[in-house]
Amino acid sequence: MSFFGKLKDRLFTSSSKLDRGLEEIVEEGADSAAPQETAAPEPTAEPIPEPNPAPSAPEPQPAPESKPEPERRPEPSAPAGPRPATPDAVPPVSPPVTPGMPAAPVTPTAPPVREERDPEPAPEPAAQKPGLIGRLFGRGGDTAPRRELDDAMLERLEELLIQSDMGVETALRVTANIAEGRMGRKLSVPEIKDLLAGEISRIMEPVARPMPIYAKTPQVVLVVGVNGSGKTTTIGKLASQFREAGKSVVIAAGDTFRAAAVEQLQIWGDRAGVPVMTAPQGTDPASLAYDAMTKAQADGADLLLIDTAGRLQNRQDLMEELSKIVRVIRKKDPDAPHNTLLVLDATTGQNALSQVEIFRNIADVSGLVMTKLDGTARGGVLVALADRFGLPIHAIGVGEQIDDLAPFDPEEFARALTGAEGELA
Ligand SMILES: Nc1nc2c(ncn2[C@@H]2O[C@H](COP(=O)(O)OP(=O)(O)OP(=O)(O)O)[C@@H](O)[C@H]2O)c(=O)[nH]1
Repeated sequence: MSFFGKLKDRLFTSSSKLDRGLEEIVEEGADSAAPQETAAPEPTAEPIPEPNPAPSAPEPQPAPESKPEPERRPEPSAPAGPRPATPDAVPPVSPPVTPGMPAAPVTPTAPPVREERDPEPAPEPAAQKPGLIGRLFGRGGDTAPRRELDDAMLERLEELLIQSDMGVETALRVTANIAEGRMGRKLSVPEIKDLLAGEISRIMEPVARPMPIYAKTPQVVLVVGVNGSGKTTTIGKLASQFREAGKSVVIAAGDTFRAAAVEQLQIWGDRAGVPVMTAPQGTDPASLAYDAMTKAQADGADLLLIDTAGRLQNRQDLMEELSKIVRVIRKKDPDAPHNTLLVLDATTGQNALSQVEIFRNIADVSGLVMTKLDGTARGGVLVALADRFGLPIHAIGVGEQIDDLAPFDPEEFARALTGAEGELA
């Protein structure tokens, strides 16, 4: 299945929640099944309410210490050889850029995730398929129930978006934009989905940036995040994708306090065919990071991925641990780390927002990876994150397998989240 198909399939929990909510909203106020024939009235001059501040998010909860071992995948038959560039094989990275330069923008060519879309269904006969304008303004001739967009409906939409973890401010902004110029118009569920997806895609567009790859090597990528957010899994997936893209990679198992975390990383390293530097339990993570940096330089590695502990229970200790790692690797390369990736677990919903606040204070976060978007109804939190922080979103995880990590594509995400199928407004 193409990644887009997979994403759509796996974000079903989020989109079906929105779907049900939208059906309810439209049905409760639907006046008739007939399409709107008359021209829409002028938009009301009512001011759009100022967004209220978002409620403060609860403290992040540490994940349980135990974690199930990810399913083993068969080893690829020719791990070192070049393999055709399938969408799943393309790492969420951008081409080399000079250190210190801003991250390269998303490549202008359509990302491969789009190229492998499931075949489009045969086009409907013209008479049944209204144009975009027709669908948006209710003159399409279809018989879907419609509801006139008024303040009550907007309020219901806001509630629905807030329930989808989009956050209060973002939900208000999205609905205000949808309302602009459309008050009094009769909208059907598919039309609202297209409008929502358009707004979400617009919010996400500026943050959809692959992780930049620098010409100078080894490029040091520090991976931070609370325990259980998916750091180990993400490092394994990234290592595998970088390797398949022809890069040599070294992993440092920097959470030296938990033997299980080191073991897990070794399993992922084996799977990806990448060496994992470990140290006896209780070793200073900074010392391991230094040794790993030495090895990466000696081996001429392209990338060094450093796992870190995620114990937020003692924030001060964690902050000191992370800054010591940074201090030590800077003795080897003053520009390191070149990227600090914060891994966030989508199932924590609004909690992800407070994790960004915390980690931005204790580490110089340069980009985000959102994991576990599969099977959660809380995918909307990614929209809130983009809207609030504007940090680049490099990749998303939608499963536990090695290839379940993809570059972040705003339009595909918006469609998958809302279940929109038409053209985005
Ligand atoms: N469904 C799903 N599960 C994921 C995803 N990413 C990670 N996981 C699972 O989440 C659990 C925790 O992932 P880890 O990678 O071990 O998390 P961690 O942040 O390294 O955790 P610690 O080692 O405790 O610090 C594991 O069971 C993973 O298989 C994802 O995208 N989707």
